[in-house]
Amino acid sequence: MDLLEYIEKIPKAELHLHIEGTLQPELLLKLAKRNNVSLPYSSIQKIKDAYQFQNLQDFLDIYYAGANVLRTEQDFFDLTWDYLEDAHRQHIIHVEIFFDPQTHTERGIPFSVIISGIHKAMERAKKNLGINSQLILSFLRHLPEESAFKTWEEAKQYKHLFVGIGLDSSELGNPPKKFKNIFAEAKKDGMKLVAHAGEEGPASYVREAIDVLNIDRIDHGNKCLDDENLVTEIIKKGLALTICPLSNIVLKNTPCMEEHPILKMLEKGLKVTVNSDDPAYFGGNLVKNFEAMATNLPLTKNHVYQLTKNAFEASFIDESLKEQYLKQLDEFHHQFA
Ligand code: HPA
Ligand SMILES: [Zn+2]
Repeated sequence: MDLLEYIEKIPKAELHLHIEGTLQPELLLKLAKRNNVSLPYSSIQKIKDAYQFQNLQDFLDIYYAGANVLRTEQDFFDLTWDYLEDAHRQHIIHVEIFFDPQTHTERGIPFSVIISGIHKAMERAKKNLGINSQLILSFLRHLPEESAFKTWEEAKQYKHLFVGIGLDSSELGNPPKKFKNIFAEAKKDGMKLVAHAGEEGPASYVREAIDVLNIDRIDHGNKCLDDENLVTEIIKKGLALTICPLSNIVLKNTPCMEEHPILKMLEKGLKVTVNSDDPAYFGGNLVKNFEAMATNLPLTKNHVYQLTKNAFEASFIDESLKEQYLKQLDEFHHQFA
């Protein structure tokens, strides 16, 4: 089995995936029509042409505009189901999905509509495709902490449907400490904690997410490399990082894939994983991320195995299921390495 086939077929976990970022241009147009929402684009090509970003904010502006076509439970179901079908084609067997409720509740969409549509698709994927999935409720960091508290008050009645909370959106100027109280509150409510940190923001934001928010896993975290002591601490604590290679290139946080530090991070002993972030906007799904690494970096099957193993180990799955998945992964590797 060659490297590309190994990449495609290895049983995978994805830990950093925004469901709103899986909205493919085809579904965007379909939902705009279905809900009578006018779009500034008349064709799939025009949409794709608009996906040129200089930084995170450029992307976020288009991502929130796209999310405006999501109105009904069926829309959220279709969005999630589309992703889960693609995940199945990629041999993803476990995924932890971010959703941004404030992006929708701020437009008047009830929380119940969002969560029901997404959850029904996840249930169907479990039954029909054998995909295990969990939800992480992500707060928008450009909004005040009070808005996160208001959202949490409403979300709590559904807390059996998610495993943790996260923090995303515009990083610069919105440091982790802004959300200290809501993270402490969610922890008391039994949530796992993750936060985007060190994507565009400095290494000090990564440190703050660890020390002030007490996160269980770091989303992105690339900028930790600017602080050797921080790298040592992250390794010592065994905190995993969800790295998103294509996202880093498209948002210009890394100049090109040949210069992506992911393998260097792995060699240093950081527990790094590979993820697609917003696959509809950043040029491809999880398999495409691995393929881009295979084309531009000295990637081996052993690297792919280690990165995948890290993802299962860093996942929030129950220990017994985790062991089962790790065994499945080991069997695959021993057979096809
Ligand atoms: O990559 C991201 N970074 C920050 N916020 C986001 N919201 C969706 N994707 C992202
Ligand atoms: Zn992200």
